[in-house]
Amino acid sequence: MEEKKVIISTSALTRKFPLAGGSEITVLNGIDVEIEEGTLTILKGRSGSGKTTLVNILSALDLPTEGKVFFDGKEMNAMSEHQREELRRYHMGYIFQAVALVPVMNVYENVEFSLRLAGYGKDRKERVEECLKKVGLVKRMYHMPEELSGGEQQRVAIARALAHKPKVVFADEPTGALDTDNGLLVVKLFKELVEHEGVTIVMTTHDPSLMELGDAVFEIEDGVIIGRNDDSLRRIGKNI
Ligand SMILES: Nc1ncnc2c1ncn2[C@@H]1O[C@H](COP(=O)(O)OP(=O)(O)OP(=O)(O)O)[C@@H](O)[C@H]1O
Repeated sequence: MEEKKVIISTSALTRKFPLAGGSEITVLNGIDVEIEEGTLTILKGRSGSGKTTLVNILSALDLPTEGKVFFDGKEMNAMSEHQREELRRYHMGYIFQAVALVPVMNVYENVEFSLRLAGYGKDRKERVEECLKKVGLVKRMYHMPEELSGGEQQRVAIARALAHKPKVVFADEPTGALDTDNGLLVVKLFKELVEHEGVTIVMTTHDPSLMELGDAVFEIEDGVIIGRNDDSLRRIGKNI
């Protein structure tokens, strides 16, 4: 199997938060992960294990207290706030558990709006249509979000996160508000997007039934990586 490029990595990453009374809580403790380009990478763990905290750091929304996080070989701590903002705006896409579509905009406008924010100048209409096609919602283009099911709304959010051609899309519990079938559809869609669009997707979940779809799975417990299941296991999986 060809070697893939590492797009994001961490080294002995620790995140502590101050607590009232002067003490602190260590939420992530010595995390080393590598995220390869063109993969669906799953961070799995129970509620409170530290998944969101880790995704926030990988996606340049937060910084580690100790240790390092690299995007494309550049250390995020060494970047200015402006550089991190550019990274978020142009190279990253975000999908959250609670779908946050703009309620007064139709499906088309929701996706187009995000392209504008990313400074995507020309051919916006074509790109919006292309992305809605990828998620199977071209026919619902002029519908309002409230007219769509939860699963459909999440698919619009996926189109929106992809539209500006980010290098990495982060999805924090994207299936959390969906039933099992819709949850599975979303993860299968991620898989297709990774295979056909070459995008990298990092998602968190506590649902064990979704694990096998990941190219790489990191299991986190109490802020520590306790298991990983990447290339070597993927090869075995494919041969069965
Ligand atoms: N700003 C903060 N201040 C103090 N503690 C925090 C802060 N952010 C997170 N924590 C604590 O860190 C732990 C991990 O939280 P995190 O949200 O990363 O977990 P999670 O695995 O994403 O959980 P869930 O699946 O429930 O979303 C929790 O115990 C949480 O209370």
